[in-house]
Amino acid sequence: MANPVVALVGNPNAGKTSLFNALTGSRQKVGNYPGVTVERKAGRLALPDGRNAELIDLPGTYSLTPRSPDEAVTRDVVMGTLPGEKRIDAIVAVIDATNLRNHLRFVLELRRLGLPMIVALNMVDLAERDGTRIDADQLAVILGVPVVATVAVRRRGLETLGEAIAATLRGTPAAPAASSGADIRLLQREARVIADTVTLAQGAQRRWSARIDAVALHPLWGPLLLAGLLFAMFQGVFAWAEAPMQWIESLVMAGQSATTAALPDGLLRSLIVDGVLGGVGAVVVFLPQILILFFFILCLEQSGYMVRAAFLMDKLMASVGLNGRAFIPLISSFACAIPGIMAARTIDSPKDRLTTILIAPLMTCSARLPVYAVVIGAFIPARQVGIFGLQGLVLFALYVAGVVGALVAAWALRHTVTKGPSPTFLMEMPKYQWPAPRDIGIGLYQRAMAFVARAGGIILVSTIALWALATWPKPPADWDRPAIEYSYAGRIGLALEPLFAPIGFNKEIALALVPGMAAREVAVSALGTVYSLQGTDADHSEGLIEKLRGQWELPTALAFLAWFVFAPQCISTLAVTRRETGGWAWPTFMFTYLFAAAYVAAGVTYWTAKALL
Ligand SMILES: Nc1nc2c(ncn2[C@@H]2O[C@H](COP(=O)(O)OP(=O)(O)OP(=O)(O)O)[C@@H](O)[C@H]2O)c(=O)[nH]1
Ligand SMILES: [Mg+2]
Repeated sequence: MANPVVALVGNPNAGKTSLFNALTGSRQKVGNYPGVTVERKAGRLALPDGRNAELIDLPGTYSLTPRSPDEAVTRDVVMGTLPGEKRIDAIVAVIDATNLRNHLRFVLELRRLGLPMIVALNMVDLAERDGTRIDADQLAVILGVPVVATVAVRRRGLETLGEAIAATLRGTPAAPAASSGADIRLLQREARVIADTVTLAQGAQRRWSARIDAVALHPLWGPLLLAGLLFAMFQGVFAWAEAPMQWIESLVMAGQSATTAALPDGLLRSLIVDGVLGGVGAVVVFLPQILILFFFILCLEQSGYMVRAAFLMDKLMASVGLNGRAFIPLISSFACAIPGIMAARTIDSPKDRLTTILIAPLMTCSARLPVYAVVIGAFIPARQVGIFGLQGLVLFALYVAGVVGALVAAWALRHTVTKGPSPTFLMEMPKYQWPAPRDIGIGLYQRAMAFVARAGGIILVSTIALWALATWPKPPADWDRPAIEYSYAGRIGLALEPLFAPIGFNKEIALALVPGMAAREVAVSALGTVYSLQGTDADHSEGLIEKLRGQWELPTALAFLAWFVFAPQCISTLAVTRRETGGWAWPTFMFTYLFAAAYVAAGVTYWTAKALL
């Protein structure tokens, strides 16, 4: 017999995914804001009686009447209306003990489905900290279903919950509740009465949250604090990463020298030294910076500050026709546009959602960090400007340029292709919390692994392909320029040069942009390979940064940065846009408008810089 299916259902941010991870040993993403989970995820749950069940984690929703695409997933799974999906055998309704009134309303709605149900009264630690006491037994009596107090993040109550699930699965399903078509207001009133009945002591209502919010949401201090936090983030990326980056770089260069010494001059040596180490090494160097960036983003997500930031941004977002809800997918896009575009599923209005998807690639993703960092490292002096480092300032400016570009694009889109009314900001403020070191650790580990997998996968493959293109065919004996110019790659670069020369790009850049289509960092590894092949054997004493310094003019470097603020080169982003919008029309549109914007921005930057310098 197939394993029974149990679904975790509840309001957003109740701790469903935390429970899911604790019960199944998975590492799905958790975050202290509504709308973290946007897809159905399944895992194996070992029950205390030795049987197994399939546990399903679902996007949070306030009711079974979905308002956005992610909530529809939950409705479909719970109601069993999804074709090909197994019907669920039991529901674990996860509720936040500090927010009983609101969360119970959904439990009452779920109860009407007549499915076997267990209530996980989660976050009792926070309720206790506030001084709130809840009578779980009485709640069980009133609801007529088992209620288990849990603390997902400390694994408290999990055994009891497992036993309750096992017992419920053994028992006969309860008869469906009488009526259908619940009146929301009636349920709300009932939930309030129940909540008040089982609450033995009412705690001081999150006094701390209110105090912090007085500053964080203050019309003047709030935006200042946000700007300060973001600013610190970019300073940190440069200031803290320097030492570990140097270790990685010297490791790569030592590898190049050792290989050069150990292998005879030939193809294999060139492949390893120029292709693999020169190319992949050029990207791997940026791992520390990427991890520092993620550390900040994870802390913002876990602490509960992210939604405050969204709230602060709401006015600005509204002025370009977006609502503040879009801010969270956009912030996620700082990590990578792909989860950002998927997070747009939490936006209810289709036009808003589409606009958010279309501008998400303008938020500076972490794949662009290596590109920015290498050029900044080469051309922007590591000087202090007052208390700030100039390099961090320039990086900050590039991120701001991306955000401004996104806002302008949103405004333009909302007045043309995605015209329509935009709804107001409606989002629950999560509780403030110290980020759990474990969650941050897992988050960073997963990012590091993903980055290394990319380096060893798509980046390695495209680097080797480029190395091959740049190595063959071999030039004739009387060829007096660098051999690479005779190769296929050299000819491609030469052919593309006329297209990019007007914006100040040389043929090496034009060439690097081609494999850079696969993923943005590949542009860096491609430059690494191209310049490594152009150099002599003795050159391995200098990294890509020094090489660029000798080869590019400042206006070209600045134009290259401007290009990457907009550059659409990322096949995966286009692919996920196709999936989320259901066709090739929007990804094509996205590619075209981003390419045009990148071209214009690079050109304007180049000619302005040339005129000024
Ligand atoms: N103190 C405490 N924090 C918890 C508990 N359970 C979850 N959290 C925290 O609450 C936040 C939300 O947890 P998630 O598991 O992402 O919530 P979710 O219900 O999956 O949220 P969505 O996917 O957005 O619907 C995270 O920051 C967790 O660390 C708990 O029992 N106690
Ligand atoms: Mg979740």
